[in-house]
Parts: sequence; structure tokens; C-alpha cells
Amino acid sequence: MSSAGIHSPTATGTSNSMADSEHPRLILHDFLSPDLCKGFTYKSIDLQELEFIHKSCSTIGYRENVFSTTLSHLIATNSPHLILPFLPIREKLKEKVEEFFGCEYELFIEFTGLISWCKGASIGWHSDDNRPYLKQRDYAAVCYLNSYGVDFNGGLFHFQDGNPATFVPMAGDVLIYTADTRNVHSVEEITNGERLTLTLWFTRDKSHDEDVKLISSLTKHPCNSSDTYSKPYLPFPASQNMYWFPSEESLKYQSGFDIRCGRLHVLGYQFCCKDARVKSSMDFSDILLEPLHLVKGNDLFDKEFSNILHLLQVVQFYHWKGPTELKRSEFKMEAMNVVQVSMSQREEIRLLKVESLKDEDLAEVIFNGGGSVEHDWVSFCDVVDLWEAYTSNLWDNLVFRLPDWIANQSIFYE
Ligand SMILES: O=C(O)CCC(=O)C(=O)O
Ligand SMILES: [Fe+2]
Repeated sequence: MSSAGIHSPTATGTSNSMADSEHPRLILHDFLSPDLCKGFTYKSIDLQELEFIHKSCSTIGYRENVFSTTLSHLIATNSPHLILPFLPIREKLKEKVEEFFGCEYELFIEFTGLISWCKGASIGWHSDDNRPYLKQRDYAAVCYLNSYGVDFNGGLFHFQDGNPATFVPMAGDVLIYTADTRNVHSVEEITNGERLTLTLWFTRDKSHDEDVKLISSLTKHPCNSSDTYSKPYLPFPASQNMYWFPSEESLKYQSGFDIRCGRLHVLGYQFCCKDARVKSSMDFSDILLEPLHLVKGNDLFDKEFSNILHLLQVVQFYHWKGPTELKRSEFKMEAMNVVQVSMSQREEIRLLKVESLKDEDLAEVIFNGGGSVEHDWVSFCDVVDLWEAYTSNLWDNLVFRLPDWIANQSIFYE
């Protein structure tokens, strides 16, 4: 394997003795450099791209105050094309783990997911194979997508024995370790911010190969059919309870908040339904599945998004691309349909907010909101087109690759 693209890694314990040691582990600094995937035809890796995917697609995670985005969830919500940005790094990591532990071509990826930990999340001493249903896990690779002291506080990683005892998560670093009791570890409580990782587990057991399961879903998915229809790539939400925080409130929705609405809220956005509660009898969770308009202050963006996930994806895309970085197009005010919110719409927006954000202070604490976020409608307009181009390009790319994946029962990039 060529190491081109692995940006001046300062590896701890690259020698074999470390892989064979009492605590086999490896730290790679700056592994996820922008150069990582230079050789790939798709594009260079962008940590913010994975952040964009997580902030627009995540659901409630497996632990308190944790959110996750798995590849199978992306397929289930009609965003199978969003697995593509994971693939270059997923492949590089697998090669690295196999190389370090001397098991080339023996491993399968068991799980790939974006995982974020918010204020209050922590985990005590454990090994990653410490449940009967996790016994197949042999190795873990955790890629840190943002940084301690910058994006979050708390969240230091500790190994119970051996060195290093503490690891300070910084964007671009990777931690690789065995999933057994030779690497018992913990993560300190997050005190503020959102700590984001791309986490993979590897197994020698083929029956736990994630690719086989993903390909089975992709085979049945519309992206594998020749019926073409317009905009096949619009996301479709999973069930409402998967988006309600905290999850124990999701049976009654009396306190807490919908995480998609929470994410919009901390960026200063609201939304309303096209036909002001035609649907007055409708439940807020059904309205989130209806065509929606984006609202900021008194401005209503007069373009319909097909549902709350579509709207959130475009908004997060805008914040990924950065309003200021976007080259301002010629002034195209007339093409930009921003109208003033009417009285009846104002009331509807308020009601929707009350129902979807029972506890807006909690949403602000969890998603670290409140700061001022840049926004202007001219660049937002451009982004709607850019999102469309980005998405349909990924979709075409997926459709092109899928037959080979199915034939090989393996998801690969190169
Ligand atoms: O995010 C990390 O640093 C490690 C998380 C962890 O220990 C786990 O998910 O099992
Ligand atoms: Fe762990």
C-alpha cells in the first residue's frame, strides 16, 4: 500500500512489538488530512462533509446524549448516496488496521458510523467486546472529526493500563486498539459542545460483515432499479421516535425536542407547512413529513422542501459550504423568492415550534446553540442549486458503482 496521502503521521507504536504488546494500540496523528484521498477519483476527504451528513441525518444514539448516523440508516432514509463520502477513509482505515495487526485480507468491517457525544455523555471502563452480542469485534478504529478545547470540552479518552494513559481527541487523529480486555478504556463526560467521531469496528467473522447487510438493503432499494423518476434522492424520514430527545420521552412527546427541529433552531431557523394547517387536525409529526417552507425571522423562503429532512439537509449543506465562502453570484433578487411571513403563518410557526421543541433551552444546551450564524438569502439561493448538483452527482456515482458491489458482495471505492 502506498502511504501517499497519509499526512506526516506521528505514529505511536508503529513497531510490531506494539501490536504484539500487552496493550496493542496505535495512534495516528493527522491521519485524516485533506490529502488522504488524493489518489481517489471522487474527491479529497473533507471532515466537514461527514459533519454535514451527521448534522442532517443522525438519530438518537445507543447511549444517553449520544447521536449516531449509521450506513444502514442512510440507506433506510433514502440517502444511500451519502455512504460514498465514507468509503475512501473506511478503506484506508481497514488497510491500516490489517497492516498494524498483521492480518492483511482477513478482516471485515462490522460497523461504520458517525457518533456524536453531547453535554452529559460519558462511558466508564469497558472493552468494546464486553457484551455477548459484541464478541465478534476484534479491533476498533476511532477517527476524531473535531477537537477538544475547540469544539467541545471534557470527552478525554483514557486507557486503564499502559501508555498513553490519556488521549486528547483532535480533528484528524485516529485511535486504533483491540476490542478485548487488553484495551479497557473510558471517555470522560462531555461538559459542552458536540464531540464527533467516525467509529469503525472490525471482525474476522464473515457472518458479521457489514458490507453483506448493506448490499442486501441496496439491492432492494430504488437506486438499484432501472425505473427513473425525477429527484430520486430526496430523503425520507425514519419513524418519529428516532428523532425525539431524550428517547424516554418519545412515547408521549411532552418534554424534550425533535432533534431535527433542534438543529434548525440553534442555527436560527424555523419552518412552516405550505397550506397553513389544512391539516389543523394533523399531528406535528405528520406535518414534518409534508412539504415545508424555511423561515428566518420574518422571511419565508418561497421554495418547497419535500419534508423536514430535506429542509435540514439543505440548511446543513449551507452551513458546511459556509455562507461567506460561497462566491456570490450576480445579484439575482428577482429569482430569489423571499416573502414576508403572514399573520396566520406566524401563528402556525409558533404552534409547530411549541410542539416540536417542548424544551428549547435543552436543545440549545445539547446542540451548543445560541451563537450568531451568518445567513443571507442570496447565497442561500445558490446553495439550493448546489445541494441539488452535489446530491444528484453522488446518486449517479452510486448507481454506477452498485452493480460491481453486488457482484463482489463488497463495498469498495478504488
Ligand atoms: O469516542 C471514543 O473516543 C471512544 C468511544 C467508545 O469507547 C465506544 O464507543 O465504545
Ligand atoms: Fe469503547
